[in-house]
Amino acid sequence: MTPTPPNIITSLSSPNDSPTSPTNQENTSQSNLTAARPTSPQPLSARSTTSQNLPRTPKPIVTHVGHSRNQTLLPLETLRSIYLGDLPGRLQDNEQGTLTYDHSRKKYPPIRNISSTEKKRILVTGGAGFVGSHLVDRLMLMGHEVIVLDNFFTGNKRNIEHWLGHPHFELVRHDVVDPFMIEVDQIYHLACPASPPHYQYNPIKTVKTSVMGTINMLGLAKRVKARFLLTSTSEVYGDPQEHPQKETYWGYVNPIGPRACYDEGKRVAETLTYAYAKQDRVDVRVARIFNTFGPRMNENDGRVVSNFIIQALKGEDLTVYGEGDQTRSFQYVHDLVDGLIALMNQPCQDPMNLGNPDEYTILEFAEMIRDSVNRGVRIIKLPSTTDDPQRRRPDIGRAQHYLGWSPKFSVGQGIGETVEYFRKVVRDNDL
Ligand SMILES: O=C(O)[C@H]1O[C@H](OP(=O)(O)OP(=O)(O)OC[C@H]2O[C@@H](n3ccc(=O)[nH]c3=O)[C@H](O)[C@@H]2O)[C@H](O)[C@@H](O)[C@@H]1O
Repeated sequence: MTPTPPNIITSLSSPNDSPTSPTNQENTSQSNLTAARPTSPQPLSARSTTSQNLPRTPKPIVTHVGHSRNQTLLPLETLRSIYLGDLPGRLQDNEQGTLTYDHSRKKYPPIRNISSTEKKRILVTGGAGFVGSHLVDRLMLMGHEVIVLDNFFTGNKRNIEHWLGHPHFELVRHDVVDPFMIEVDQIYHLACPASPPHYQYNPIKTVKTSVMGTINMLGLAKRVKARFLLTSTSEVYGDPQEHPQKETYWGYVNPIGPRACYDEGKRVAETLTYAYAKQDRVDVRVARIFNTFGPRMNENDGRVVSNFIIQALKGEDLTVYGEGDQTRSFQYVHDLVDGLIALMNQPCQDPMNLGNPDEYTILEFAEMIRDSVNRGVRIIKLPSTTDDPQRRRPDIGRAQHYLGWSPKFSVGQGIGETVEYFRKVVRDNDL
C-alpha cells in the first residue's frame, strides 16, 4: 500500500452522485499468435500496487512522431503548432461571444504531396473527437483525402476547424446509428463516447452506437470493399483476473453493471467485425486501446488525466475515487495514432492491444500531477465507482511483433505536453 501523505483527505460524497454530463446534450447520434511476451502474468493474490513494483521503461524525449519506413515521420513541432498555435483567420467577437473567420487569412498546415496511386480516401467516424481529430491531422499531413463523420455529442468542430475548406477534407454531421454511403478505401471506426461519465449518461444510446454504428460501417466496408478498423478498448477485459492483459484473455465483465453499455457494446462490435470478416470477407483490423490522454481531451471529459490536470491548474482538490490503489497504464495520444496507422496498413487481422505498459496507481498518479502542476492543492478521496477495474496493463508483445510498434513517449513527457495544452484552454476560456 502506498503511504498516505498528510494532505490527502477523505470525503463522503460519491462521484456517482453527480456524474459529469456531456456539455452538448442533443445526444441523438453519435490466431492465436506466438508473439513475444515481455512479462509473465502475475496471479492477483501475489500482486502489489506499490509504485516500486510497477514497471516503467525509461524513454528519451521524443522530437518526432511516426516512422520513416511508412512515410509517417513528422516533427512533433508540426503537430504542436496545430493544437497549441493560434489559428490564422479566426477572429473572436468578444461582445457576442461568436466566432467569425477571415478566410483570406486562413492558412492550412503543410501536407505531403503524394501520387494519386498512393493517395487514399479515408473515412474517420468520430473524427472530431479527441483521438479521431489527432488521427485526422496525421492522415491529412500524410497527403490523403479524409472524410470525417461526427454527431458532435462528445466531438467538437474546433478540433478539426483548421482543415475546414481544405480540398482534401470533408466534414459530415452524421450519427453512425443511421446508414451512410460513400466511396472510400479505408474506414477508421472510432465513433462512440469513451469516458465513463459520457458513456453512462445514456447507456441505451451507447449500446446502439456500438452495435448499430458498427453494423452500418461494416456494411459500408462490405459494399465498397474498404478496409475496416474498429477501435475497441481494454474495457473488453472488464475487471481483469489476468495481469498484464494479453489479447488471448477473454475478460471478466459484469454484463448488467453500469459499465456494461460500453464494455459489452464493444465486445459485440468485435463479434460483428469478425463475423463480417468470416461471412462476407470484409478486410478487418481491431485495436484494443488502453487509457489514452493528450491535448484535445474535452475539459468536461471526466477521465482521470484531464480531471486531475484541470483541478490542479484551477487550484482545486484532486479527486481520487476509492483508495487510489487501482492501477492504469497511460499512453500519449501520438503513440496511439502511430499504432492505429501501422495496424491499418499491415496484414494481421487479429485484435491488437495498443497501450503503454508503464503502470501507475491512481494515487501515485495524482501525486505526480500535483507535484508537477500545483503543489498547493490537496488530494481527496471519494467513494469508488461501481465495477471500477482494479488493475490494467497491456501486454503489447503482439503489436511489437506485427507492427514493430511500441510507445515512444514517457508518461512524464506526455503529461508535460498535456498540461501546456490545458493551461491554454483554461486561460483562453476563462475556466
Ligand atoms: O482505456 C480504456 O480501455 C478505457 O478506459 C477508460 O476507463 P477508465 O480506465 O475507468 O478511465 P478513467 O475514467 O480515466 O479512470 C481511471 C481511473 O481513475 C479513477 N478516477 C477517475 C477520475 C477521477 O477524477 N478520479 C479518479 O480517481 C477511476 O476511478 C479509475 O480507477 C475509458 O472508459 C475509456 O476511454 C477507455 O476505453
